[in-house]
Amino acid sequence: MLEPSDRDSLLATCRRGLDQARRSHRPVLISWAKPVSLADPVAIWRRARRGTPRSFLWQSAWDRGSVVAIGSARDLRGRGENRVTLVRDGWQALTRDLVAGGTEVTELPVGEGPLAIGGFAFSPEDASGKGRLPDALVWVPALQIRGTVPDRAGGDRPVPAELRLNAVLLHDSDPEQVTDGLAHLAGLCLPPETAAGAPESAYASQRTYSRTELPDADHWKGLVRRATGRIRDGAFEKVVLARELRVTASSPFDVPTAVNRLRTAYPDTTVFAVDHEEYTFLGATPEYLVRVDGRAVHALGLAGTAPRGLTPEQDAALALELAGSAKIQHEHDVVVQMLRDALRDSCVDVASDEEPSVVKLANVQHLSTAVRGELGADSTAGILDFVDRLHPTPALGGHPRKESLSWLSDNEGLDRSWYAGVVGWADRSGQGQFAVTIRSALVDGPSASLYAGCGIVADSDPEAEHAESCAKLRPMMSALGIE
Ligand SMILES: C=C(O[C@@H]1C=C(C(=O)O)C=C[C@H]1O)C(=O)O
Repeated sequence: MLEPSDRDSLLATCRRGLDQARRSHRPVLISWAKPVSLADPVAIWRRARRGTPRSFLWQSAWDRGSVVAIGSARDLRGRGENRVTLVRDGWQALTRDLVAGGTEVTELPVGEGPLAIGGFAFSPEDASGKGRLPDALVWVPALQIRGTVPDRAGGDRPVPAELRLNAVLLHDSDPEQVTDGLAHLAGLCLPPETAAGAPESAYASQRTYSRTELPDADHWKGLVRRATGRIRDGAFEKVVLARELRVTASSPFDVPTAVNRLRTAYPDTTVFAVDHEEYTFLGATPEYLVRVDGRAVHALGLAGTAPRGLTPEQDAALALELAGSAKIQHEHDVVVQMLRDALRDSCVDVASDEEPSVVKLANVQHLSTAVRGELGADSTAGILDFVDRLHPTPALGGHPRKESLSWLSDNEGLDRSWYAGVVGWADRSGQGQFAVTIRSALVDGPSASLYAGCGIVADSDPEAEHAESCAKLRPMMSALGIE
């Protein structure tokens, strides 16, 4: 609940917003902040998401930052090829005359003030008109709570966080009504629950499932063969071929429980969930597309996969093989080179690790190369400009981009929807984080679409690629309780 003095301060901010909207004849974004303590972002999200068709959860592996967002103050629209720049323009226009109130918290990880959160489907054509998630869904949340992810070793001691309430005031808005609506949302979230998560639902063990592979295994392996043939013909160098596992269960999936399982089993990944009407898109990704922190721009080349070994010796041997394979090195280099080139447009001092490192997750290990740059002195590029330029990288699409994507749209036969897209957030100064949405699923009540893809190069082996895709499906399968 908000204290009476908080309510007065919020109301005063709304009134200032109204005055400004009347003077400027434009919608005005108000954003009011208050320090709070945060025990567990997932526990808050689990409770508050029930009251709204739109919510967002983010727990970053990269800086331990968390975001919980409930409701929408305003949607930022974008469709088609220019969806990212349309969203960026809408966001810039909306924040130009921001009216701020309350007390902001300055010691948060990267980012400040109200956020634009959400994501983009893999391709602008993919999701449009198919009745699932739109090709761009980015919004300014009515309520956001940002903090660091509490340290489990510290016994879930609450950490400092910022509660922020956002609204758009029009010339005829009623500030009392806006204040009441926001205070109600704050009541759904405060005081934060201290429990690390509600108990898991008991029905999971009694659930039955039917599964469909899209396409079936033989057909998919045939597609791998077809892709390697085209690559040998010189049509392109690499393509990332994906497949879908569609599962229908006898009862609805428990999404917050899935999120809790993901963050426990995959602690080095960024866990995200987007609720939009009846859909939830969630996942635990090891890959960021881009992060902007002050003037520093970070991108990640993550491509090249090996299984985990059953013993430490076998695991180390597989890692060595991964790092020493010329085929995988090529698959990886294509990604790193593209990232470096794309950053050079607006950054100086673009650099990357000399040698890729091996990143180990519970299910697979990957080759990883971090790429960094510093925004040039006169660059005005922000995170959404980098999203626009970088997505999709050859880690999710292919190389060269045009030829590989065109082959994919003719051959893959999949609605990737938000799989292999991006999810994240931007602040108004252009800082933020966007993750690549792999190891993810789209859930609609008792139905779930799980996705996995593999980078295919000239000498890829269909059997090995299929096995790799199975390993990549595992995190979401166990999180959703599909065994
Ligand atoms: C496409 C996926 O993963 C991508 C493909 C990889 C590969 O081919 O080695 C590795 C990491 C990711 O960039 C996926 O998990 O679905």
